[in-house]
Amino acid sequence: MNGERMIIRQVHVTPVAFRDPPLLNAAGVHEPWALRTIVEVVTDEGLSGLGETYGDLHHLAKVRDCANAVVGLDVHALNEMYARIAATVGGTVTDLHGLTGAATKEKSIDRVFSPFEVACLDIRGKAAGVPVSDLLGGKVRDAVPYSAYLFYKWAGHPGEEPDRFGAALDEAGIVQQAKLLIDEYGFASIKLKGGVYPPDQEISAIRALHDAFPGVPLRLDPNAAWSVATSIRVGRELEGTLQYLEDPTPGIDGMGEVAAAVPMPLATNMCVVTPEHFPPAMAARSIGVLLLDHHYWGGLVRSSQVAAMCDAFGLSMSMHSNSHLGISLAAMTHLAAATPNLTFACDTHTPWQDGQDVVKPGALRFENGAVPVPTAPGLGVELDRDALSTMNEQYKKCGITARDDTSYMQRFTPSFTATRPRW
Ligand SMILES: O=C([O-])C(=O)C[C@H](O)[C@@H](O)C(=O)[O-]
Ligand SMILES: [Mg+2]
Repeated sequence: MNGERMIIRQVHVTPVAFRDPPLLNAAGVHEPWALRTIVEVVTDEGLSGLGETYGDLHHLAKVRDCANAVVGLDVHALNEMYARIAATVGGTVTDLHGLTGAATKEKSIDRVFSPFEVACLDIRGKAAGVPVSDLLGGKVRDAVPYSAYLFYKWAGHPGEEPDRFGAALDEAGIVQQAKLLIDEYGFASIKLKGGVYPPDQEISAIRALHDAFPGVPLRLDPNAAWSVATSIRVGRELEGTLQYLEDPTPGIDGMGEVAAAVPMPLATNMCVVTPEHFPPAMAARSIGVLLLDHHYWGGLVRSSQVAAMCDAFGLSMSMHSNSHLGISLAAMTHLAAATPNLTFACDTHTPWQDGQDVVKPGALRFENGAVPVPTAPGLGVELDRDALSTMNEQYKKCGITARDDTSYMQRFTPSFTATRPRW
């Protein structure tokens, strides 16, 4: 195949749904089904590559439009692909849950481009006989550490049997959940999703985790549920317990005020989510840690460029996650492995998917809280077509077309509002 073009002949776009537990956050609560879109790019040589992205209907429609726009391109022509996708995407798409920051036109393009780019890198890795991490500069670590991602949660979805994780509605429940995830996965860092209960309850939960897991790095992420004053108070009270505090308050300026007054670095996946946010955030000294996410930073190569920007500005790095499947986990692992300055354990929702996947088992596993970087060519994962078709049927039947944690919460607590800041 050396020197030959690899022309995209077909793109298959398949929305899928999988069971998701009732995880609580500042926006509300996760619905019983999480949505994703699986993108499979097929070349004239018969090679195929995989990408995974959000499943919300507005986004899915744009991905479908762009699938037609990329047919005929060479899998190396990513600049041309980006231009075609930019021309096709049209208006901005906003997340209903608002947990990944402001939507901009550029971010919408990056979000749509990402699964196509990942699929092309998968193909290029397969054609060259090398893993995707080699295409990103080569791995600097053999396994990528992830953190135990704790959520306050109900025992089960209303009207259903409790799930195997059980309830976590107070600090004892949170510590028990941490033990379960650490026993099963071996995680060596812990993140608590906050913004659910009044801040003093979440301070108590962090202190309980600190006592139960001495020396284990902890993070708290209330998704901008607190005012500047509350964030400063909480940050000061948690001195000595947190590795970083993630998105305590909305906006670049608010984060800058908090950052100047608390002892720990602030991290974000909300106030710096597209390149145009970098200059004002650096001027306001809003953050010390950027959570990379190739799903909205425009794929793996553009994410590497963001990492270089973080290096230049002296920012540390971690990685953000939404509910996802194995194609995303593989892509995240290759990217993190090939990003030298991504030194904090990454977020993943994998435990909450509890074995459901569209990729065949075996290629991805957790060892001591870390995923060994796949060494097979490309992403190193193989599509399970039966699972894909089952999950596509689930998508058609589940009745959900866009993630909306707030409306789901309001079914059970009509007075709930997702106002940020709330406290
Ligand atoms: O770090 C974050 O902000 C997230 O992971 C956002 C997610 O949407 C998370 O809050 C969730 O799944 O509820
Ligand atoms: Mg966050």
